[in-house]
Amino acid sequence: MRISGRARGGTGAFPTGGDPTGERAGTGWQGHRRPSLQVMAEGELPAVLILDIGGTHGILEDIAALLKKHFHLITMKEFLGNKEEMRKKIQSVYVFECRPTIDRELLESLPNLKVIANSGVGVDHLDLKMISSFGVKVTNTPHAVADPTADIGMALMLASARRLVEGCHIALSPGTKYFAVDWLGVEVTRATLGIIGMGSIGYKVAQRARAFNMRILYHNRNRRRKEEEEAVGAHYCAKMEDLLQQSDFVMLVVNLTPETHKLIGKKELGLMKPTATLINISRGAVIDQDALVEALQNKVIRAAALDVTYPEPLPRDHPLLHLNNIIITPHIGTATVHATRMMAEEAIANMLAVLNDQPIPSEVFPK
Ligand SMILES: O=C(O)C(=O)CO
Repeated sequence: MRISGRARGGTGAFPTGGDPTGERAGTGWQGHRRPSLQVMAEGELPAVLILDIGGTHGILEDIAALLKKHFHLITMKEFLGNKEEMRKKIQSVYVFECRPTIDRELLESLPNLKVIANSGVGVDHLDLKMISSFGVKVTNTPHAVADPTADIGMALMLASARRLVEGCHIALSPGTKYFAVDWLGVEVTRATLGIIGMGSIGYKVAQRARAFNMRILYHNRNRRRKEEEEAVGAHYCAKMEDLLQQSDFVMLVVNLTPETHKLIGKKELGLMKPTATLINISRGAVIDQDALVEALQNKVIRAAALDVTYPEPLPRDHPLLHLNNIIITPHIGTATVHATRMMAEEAIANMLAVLNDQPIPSEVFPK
């Protein structure tokens, strides 16, 4: 199994910048640029179509203000209400949250589209080959996401280890009878953390884990440079199995690809210690959820802490929602004011670079 860490593009963790996983591939639009059609009056800002999954968000005003400095914003509602007039103007699509997808029909209706700027690093919701066949580029925001997503990984690990959610319920319900001995947690300090996927986010997790004196193991398609390993005290496991067997906490930080789909199933869960905790900050489909339900029910592993599931959100009757050894958060890896703004800034830089025929800071290529 070949594994690579999430988040392409450089971060402060890797001095060379560029692609820290060294795995960019493909050539995208093969050099055949769409012709730059002059559909705008002089002085008019280029139009960007905003795609988000939930309508108006509190933060959107702030992001809209940033975008408006460079673009004429068109919401999906405006677009659908006046398609004929709008469609030729639109040169960029800004995918506000990293989940709405783009279908062939939308691409066919936007003849002058040049770039789809995803806010977020994961682009598994986009059909890159299909988009590329329209001569449209895709970009992402690897820099903005690395710190907050690593923070969520640590938060989930600590919360699960120390049973924070149960503790919170008890404290919020005065009078609840409880016996501390029934809900003792486990310690993170000096425990062994296995990071699967050592891209920029995985590396940021390792930097944080070092401050907890954790023993750090990692598994990744490409071994990190010696200096990078030494800087965080991480030990490479060429075989994922070795990492699974030794770790007290296993954190998944891989991109979702056909190779990582259901990477963790019954066999892998069976290799983990019965006292171990599985943390997922990558994509839900990296875990075989049926196998996870079984493993949690039968105490094959101690607990799981997930920021991502499949689907999102889980349906009310999903068995994962009815276990007491699990924590689930609603995909909030980048849900901070700062990260949302940074993602917008990164996306704007990407869109402007494409529209101005300049080097693109973070382009994603189809494999
Ligand atoms: O950046 C992404 O792709 C995320 O999912 C953040 O959690």
